[in-house]
Amino acid sequence: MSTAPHISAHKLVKRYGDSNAVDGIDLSVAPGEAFGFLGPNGAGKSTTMRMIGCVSRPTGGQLSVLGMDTATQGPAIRARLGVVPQEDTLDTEITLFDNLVIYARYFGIKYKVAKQRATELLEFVRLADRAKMKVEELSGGMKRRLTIARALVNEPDIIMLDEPTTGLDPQARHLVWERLFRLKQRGITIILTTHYMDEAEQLCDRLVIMDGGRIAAQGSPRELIDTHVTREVVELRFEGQHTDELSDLADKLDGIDAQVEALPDRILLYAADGDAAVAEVHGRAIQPSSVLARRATLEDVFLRLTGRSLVE
Ligand SMILES: Nc1ncnc2c1ncn2[C@@H]1O[C@H](COP(=O)(O)OP(=O)(O)OP(=O)(O)O)[C@@H](O)[C@H]1O
Repeated sequence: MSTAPHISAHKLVKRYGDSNAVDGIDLSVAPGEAFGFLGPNGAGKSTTMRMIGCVSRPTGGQLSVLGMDTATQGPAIRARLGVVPQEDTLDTEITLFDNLVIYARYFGIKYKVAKQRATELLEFVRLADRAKMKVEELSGGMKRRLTIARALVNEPDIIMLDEPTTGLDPQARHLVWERLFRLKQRGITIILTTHYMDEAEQLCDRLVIMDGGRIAAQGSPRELIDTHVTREVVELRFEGQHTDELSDLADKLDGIDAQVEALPDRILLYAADGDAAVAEVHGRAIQPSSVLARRATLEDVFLRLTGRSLVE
């Protein structure tokens, strides 16, 4: 397999009116990689995806997909992409099977081949037993899986998913993740946007954290955590304390051997040695009502980088 990047962006910009939705980003996605865009609403994730999908033209910079320039080779690129949009765009009044066959026909795939692929793909997304049902009878999770099947009808080199599990219940999310793991094993390049840090941690080999159109950090989930926070985080809660009292308390912890972050409902300590940090807290005559040590997540990375929570 070629090692040339499947996606390469250099100083990529998308401007709307007076502001840059995407503000000069650089990134590179290798073949077979699962690559994520993590960030809060309005960070520029979907805008970046639309440019990669050749449905929105960059205002500035370079963007190549599968070695082709998105500015001049959009149709050839789109033929080799599978797209799972944020909103389901399935035809709800026809069967699951017909949805796939009709979509395959848009790509000029012969009817016989289209039917065979539809059968295989319904099997792959675990919907074979519902092939003859109308889409309107499906749950949200099943529709998502069908949309993933639809994105695969043209046997794409890259599958792009915009918030693949937003709005799904935990069980439905796990079923989607499990199918995406299987795709990953098959070697397809996956790019996805999400504002769920657990989704990014589960699925992505590498990711960028976006904020305000820029890349705040990039790396594997583990690298991001190791670089920007400590592996362990201690959460201190104080019953009955208000936000401003918590920030006063956080000020009193100045100088302890930990990075201290005051949130509206708790104080976080990022420390190499959590127990020692808690001892220092007690040493300053501060008594939290609860102390919880937990593993650091990408949410913590985002918080450290931006001072804000991913989920507003
Ligand atoms: N067609 C458009 N016209 C004008 N502004 C736009 C357009 N599309 C996006 N924007 C703006 O660009 C910024 C980035 O939006 P984008 O949808 O890329 O963010 P996102 O990270 O995908 O967020 P979300 O999680 O809400 O999808 C936002 O401020 C948004 O309002």
